[in-house]
Amino acid sequence: MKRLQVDVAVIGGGTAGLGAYRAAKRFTPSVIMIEGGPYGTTCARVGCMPSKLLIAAAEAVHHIEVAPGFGVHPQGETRIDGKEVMDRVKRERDRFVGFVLEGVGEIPQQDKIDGYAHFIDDNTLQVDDHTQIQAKRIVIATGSRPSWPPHWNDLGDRLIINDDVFNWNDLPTSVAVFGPGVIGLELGQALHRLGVKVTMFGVGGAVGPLTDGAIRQYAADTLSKEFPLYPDAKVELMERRDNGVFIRYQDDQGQSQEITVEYVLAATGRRPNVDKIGLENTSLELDARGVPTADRLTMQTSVSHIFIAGDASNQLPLLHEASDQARIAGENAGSYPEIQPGLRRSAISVVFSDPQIAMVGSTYRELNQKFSACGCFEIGEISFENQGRSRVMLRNKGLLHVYGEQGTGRFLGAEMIGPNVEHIAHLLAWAHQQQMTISQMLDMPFYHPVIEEGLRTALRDLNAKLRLGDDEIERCQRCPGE
Ligand SMILES: Cc1cc2nc3c(=O)[nH]c(=O)nc-3n(C[C@H](O)[C@H](O)[C@H](O)COP(=O)(O)OP(=O)(O)OC[C@H]3O[C@@H](n4cnc5c(N)ncnc54)[C@H](O)[C@@H]3O)c2cc1C
Ligand SMILES: NC(=O)c1ccc[n+]([C@@H]2O[C@H](COP(=O)([O-])OP(=O)(O)OC[C@H]3O[C@@H](n4cnc5c(N)ncnc54)[C@H](O)[C@@H]3O)[C@@H](O)[C@H]2O)c1
Repeated sequence: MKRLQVDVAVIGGGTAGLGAYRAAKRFTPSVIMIEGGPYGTTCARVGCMPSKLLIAAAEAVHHIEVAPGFGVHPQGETRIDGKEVMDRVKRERDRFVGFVLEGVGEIPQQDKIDGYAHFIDDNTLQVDDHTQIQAKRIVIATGSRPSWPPHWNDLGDRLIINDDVFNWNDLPTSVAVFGPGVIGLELGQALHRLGVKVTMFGVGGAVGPLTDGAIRQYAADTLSKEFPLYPDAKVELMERRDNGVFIRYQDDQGQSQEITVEYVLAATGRRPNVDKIGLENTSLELDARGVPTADRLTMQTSVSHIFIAGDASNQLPLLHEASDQARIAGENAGSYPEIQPGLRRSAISVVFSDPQIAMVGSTYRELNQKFSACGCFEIGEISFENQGRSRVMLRNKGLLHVYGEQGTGRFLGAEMIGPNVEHIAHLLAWAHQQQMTISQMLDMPFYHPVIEEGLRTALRDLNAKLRLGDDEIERCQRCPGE
């Protein structure tokens, strides 16, 4: 057994682990990073990047399909070569992974330990059966993994997760996607557009991360026009057969339907990788899901020298959040016992479906819980169906809600589905972080004709409801973009 003594040990070599390692190194040379799986990060290998590559291929098909709406008629049948599609996805994915591996290669060999770490006590980590590490400070950055109901394991190799999709050499003929959350919507719609027969099943009516009923309903209606989507499915039977997976379910009309699919994609959520790292041997305080509680500004847990970052913290499982949390956790582990609160930005999340779905700041659910008794918040709305630039581009589908506080007139948050709303979400997130009022946002420049003019309409609507602006919103005469 090799024995090491270090100032800082970082468990996990993904986005958060690498970030925490680099941040801690600025304070002490005695930092090691322990990685049990392959380097390359979840984001680059099986997450953000390959999913966007698959979506990009799907968009190429979609552009051809909508071209006749402009009077442009591509000749002949569109042929989708699944092998070429997957080849490009994997080639480009490998390029992104390559950049990460280059960075990992620059880390001194003695700072990297291969193997899975678990706690022996608050200061001791055991890596597989080969190394024991005494660490003055520890950062947990172990990421997350997909989770699904255990009985689905009976489906054997017909049950797949996102990692499997990005290893395909060709596209399958049919997939049942369980979970119309972020991963399910992104992968399911992309596969559908690439010619795979997709049927999507959810529970309880959830669609993406949306909590605003009107936006969620709009999303469900719009997406279910494109492919069979049952947000509140009643699946009666799912079993493995010789030729795939047989599923019997009730459709929206309560009629029994039967399908046989090649694969079942489990996109039913992810769980933090904190259940197999010996937390029971520590004095860490855990929340109801077994995740160490941590201060969101310092990423410090209840044990003052242990920090947590990235998906493992279960705070907001997104890439930019993992980087921010890593910097904070790494710096504080490096400088301990000096602890500084770090910058946590306004919440922003984007689902790369089409139309895109995005959320900014406080969610409708959070605001409703906080303000429902006093009715102190208002909703401004715009439908993108008649919005000028969106119609020009034949992308006029969507609904945006912006939330503002009565009295202060402050912008609180937004939920939306609409054309390229990733950009509107960024504008709104910047405004949210600057704690702007709706009036201040309306003082900002808006070009013409752009989709953001729709946002201006929603902000005016909100300002009027907050009794801070004109009741009547002047539309078409002044600016046809709205
Ligand atoms: C399909 C998909 C698409 C996504 N798309 C987006 C997107 O578009 N935008 C966005 O912001 N986010 C996206 N995400 C989320 C984003 O990928 C994650 O939030 C981010 O990768 C989390 O980084 P992390 O460092 O916490 O975890 P990881 O990168 O998973 O790193 C954790 C590392 O810890 C290692 N490890 C685990 N346990 C141990 C142990 N006991 N000992 C040693 N090592 C261990 C693992 O092997 C792993 O390498 C997506 C995720 C998925 C799955
Ligand atoms: N664009 C992005 O930023 C992006 C993309 C992909 C993933 N991610 C991150 O990864 C995380 C995990 O994504 P995810 O899609 O796995 O989780 P999710 O929580 O977003 O969605 C899971 C969905 O599965 C449903 N579900 C649960 N059990 C089910 C069952 N038995 N049958 C049918 N449906 C069921 C849930 O109701 C929910 O709608 C996200 O929260 C997000 O933070 C981000």
